[in-house]
Formats: sequence, C-alpha cells, structure tokens
Amino acid sequence: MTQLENRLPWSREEFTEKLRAKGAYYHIHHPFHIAMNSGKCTKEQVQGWVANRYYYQISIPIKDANVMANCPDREVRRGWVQRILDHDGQGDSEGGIEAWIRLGEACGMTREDITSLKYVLPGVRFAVDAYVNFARKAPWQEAVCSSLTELFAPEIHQKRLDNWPQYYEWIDKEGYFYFRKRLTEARRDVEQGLQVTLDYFTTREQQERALNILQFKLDVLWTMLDAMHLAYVADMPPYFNIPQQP
Ligand SMILES: O=C(O)c1cc(C(=O)O)c2c(n1)C(=O)C(=O)c1cc(C(=O)O)[nH]c1-2
Repeated sequence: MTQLENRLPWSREEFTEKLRAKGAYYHIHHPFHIAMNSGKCTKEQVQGWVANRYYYQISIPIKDANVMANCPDREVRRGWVQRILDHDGQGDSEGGIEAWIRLGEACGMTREDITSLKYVLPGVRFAVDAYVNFARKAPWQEAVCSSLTELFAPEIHQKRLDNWPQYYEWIDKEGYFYFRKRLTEARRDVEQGLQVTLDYFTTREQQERALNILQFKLDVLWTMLDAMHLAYVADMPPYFNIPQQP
C-alpha cells in the first residue's frame, strides 16, 4: 500500500468496524467484572461496585448537559435531551438514577449509603470527573463520540440480567429494573451517537482521533474498576497501610 492510500479515510462501514473493534477493551473484560458476572464476588464487593457506580450514574446527565451546552444544532439537542430525562426522570417516570438507588437497596444498602457518596473511592471519582470535564471542554461532537462505549453496553446489561439472579439470590429481583431499562435506551443512544460520529470525523486523521477518544472513555471505565479491585479484592483501599489514622 502506498503512503497516500494509507491515509485515505475509511468508509463509513470500515470506520464503524474500527470503532466496534474497540470493544476488545471494554470493562466487561476487567477481572473485577468477570468475577462479578460469574458469581465470584462477595456481597460486600457487589455492594461496593453499586455504591461506586452511583457516582457514574449521577454524573452522566451532567455530562450530557455539557454536550448540549456546547451544541448549537437544535436537531441534535432535541434528541440528546432524552438522555438527561432517562436518568433524571420526568413526570411519573422516575428515571435511571432512582432505579440505580433501587438496585442499591435491592443489594441490602440504604438509600443514604448510596446517595451520601461515602463509599465512592477517589480513583472512581477522578475517572468519572475526567469524563465530565472532557465533555465540558471538547467540541460537542468529540463528547458525543466518547459516549460510544454504549455500543458495547447492551451486552453487559443482558449478561447481568442472565447471570446475577442465579448467582446472587440475596439480591431482590426488583433491583434489576435499571439493567432492563438500559437495553433499549443504550441501543437508541448509540444510533444517534454513531450518526454524529460518522458524519463529523471524516478524514483519516479525524477518524483516528475518534478511536483515541473512544479509547479514553474505555480507560475511564477500566480505571474505575481498577480502583474497586484494589479496594475490594486486594483489600488495599486508599491509606490502608497508614497505622494510626487521625
Ligand atoms: O453498566 C455499564 O457497564 C454501563 C456502561 C456504560 C458505558 O459504556 O459508558 C454506560 C452505562 N452502563 C449506563 O448505564 C449509561 O446510562 C451510560 C451512559 C453512557 C454515556 O457515556 O453517555 N454510558 C453508559
């Protein structure tokens, strides 16, 4: 292949394939997630995951509000606003954040345990904040692109629905509503996100940038689980070795 051919943009199909191939790095493959999905986590580990992931849940609509704040395209905003309503709720529909609190309660925690954020690890907070800050500062199309880990989310939610009830009988089945709800929402989100990404990143250089943005988001998700693994599996939460903590 000549150097010029090498730099030609990928077709929409090829570009989509490259984005999908990033699924190899999805947090579904993280050891913590593998353990959780094969019934090997303790109650405390599952609770720790739910409590920490709550910080991601409450940050998503803030991230999406930032995407909208930077987006002058009314058509895109008309679609994008649905994401905020999905999480915050609207009218009689309670929304995803409330559903996540229900998941926490189904796992034996109190509402206060979850909403106080007292179990959120610094590493999780930093990773999630990096995502929100990216959406705040980047061109809105780049922020849209960073949401494309959702390409891989329906599978992860479906696996939890398939596996958790048999492995974790102590979880109240009512708690699974969040995962079910996301199956359709994530598919719809991805359609919109992919459309914007394929339309905006058109040169080979831009397409490669899109892949790096998606990798950044994969790093966010993976790093969250690294922090949880260290705290709840390796038993090394921050400052664990400081003998006399004031
Ligand atoms: O449970 C998961 O593994 C998982 C992953 C992701 C993701 O891939 O970013 C999201 C969600 N869940 C999710 O529930 C959700 O609402 C969501 C929104 C977004 C986003 O980037 O805008 N990702 C995700």
